[in-house]
Amino acid sequence: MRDVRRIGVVGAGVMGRGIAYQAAVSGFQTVLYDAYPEVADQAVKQIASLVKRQVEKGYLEPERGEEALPRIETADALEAFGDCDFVIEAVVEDLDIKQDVFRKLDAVCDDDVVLATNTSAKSITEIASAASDPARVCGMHFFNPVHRMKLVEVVRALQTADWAVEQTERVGRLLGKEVVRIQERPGFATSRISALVGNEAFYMLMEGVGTPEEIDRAIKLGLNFPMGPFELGDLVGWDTRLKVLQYLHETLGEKFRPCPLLVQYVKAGRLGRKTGWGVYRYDEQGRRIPSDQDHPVK
Ligand SMILES: NC(=O)c1ccc[n+]([C@@H]2O[C@H](COP(=O)([O-])OP(=O)(O)OC[C@H]3O[C@@H](n4cnc5c(N)ncnc54)[C@H](O)[C@@H]3O)[C@@H](O)[C@H]2O)c1
Repeated sequence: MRDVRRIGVVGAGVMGRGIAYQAAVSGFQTVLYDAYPEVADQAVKQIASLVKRQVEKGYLEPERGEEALPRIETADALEAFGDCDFVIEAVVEDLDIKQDVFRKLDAVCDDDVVLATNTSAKSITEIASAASDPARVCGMHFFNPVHRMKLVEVVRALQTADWAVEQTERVGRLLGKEVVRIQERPGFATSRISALVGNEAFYMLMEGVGTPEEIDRAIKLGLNFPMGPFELGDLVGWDTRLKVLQYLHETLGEKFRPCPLLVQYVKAGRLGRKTGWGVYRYDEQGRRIPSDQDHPVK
């Protein structure tokens, strides 16, 4: 199996920057590419402040933090991924865009390089079909925030070869994560449940069951969830959540029909922490700003 030293990350949004951070602090040379170069530059700055915070809080040894940053570089084209040993795609949840990325990666990367996708719910079989060698494409589903969440869901597509699944699991462990192996079905094991919970919470909000704070508190304290569904959705991004729900609605049926209020929030640009306002409002530092004026239920 190919020795992995250099990891390529495609997409420098919420997840791509988290994965790049994790790769760099785990000792890998890391190359980060985004279709918008300014996004990749901004990602590197955010990774630097995350390293600083993690060191200050004592979660990361100072030497490990210092060594991590120089390991990260940005690329201005996918051609720079030619010397990567393992690639993780984390671009927007859009099949055509993902297929285009895999077509290009397949052309520039060596044959024994796994091309992994961090899709939350799309068909890896369908993403892989864009590559001339689909056997090396595997699902590698990280969770947000990547540096804190322990799991990587390794998802096997119809075409994925055994060696690619094993290499993906190996890299997942080298990144400090626990891995579970899942056979591909829409939404895998995790997104299928979390999309349903987030959607149901929105239906509850629309019906006036309670305020978001009350619903979140009920789910956390009563069901022992670490985060409420609205807190989690604000972190994930409601646009990403909606795309997953639309796909699960298409593939798994009626129970995943996106709640109309959730759709409205996305149309209004209330995407969550990334826009400073989702179900809750946030200041520039990402702290929640109390407001009881924002919801259909007061
Ligand atoms: N947000 C989450 O909590 C979460 C969790 C697990 C998995 N995911 C999955 O990870 C992927 C990324 O999600 P995200 O939340 O980081 O989205 P995001 O919108 O924050 O980031 C996506 C990035 O991809 C870039 N991009 C778009 N087209 C590109 C291309 N052709 N080449 C390179 N970059 C391109 C965009 O500029 C953007 O910066 C999605 O498939 C999503 O379903 C998200």
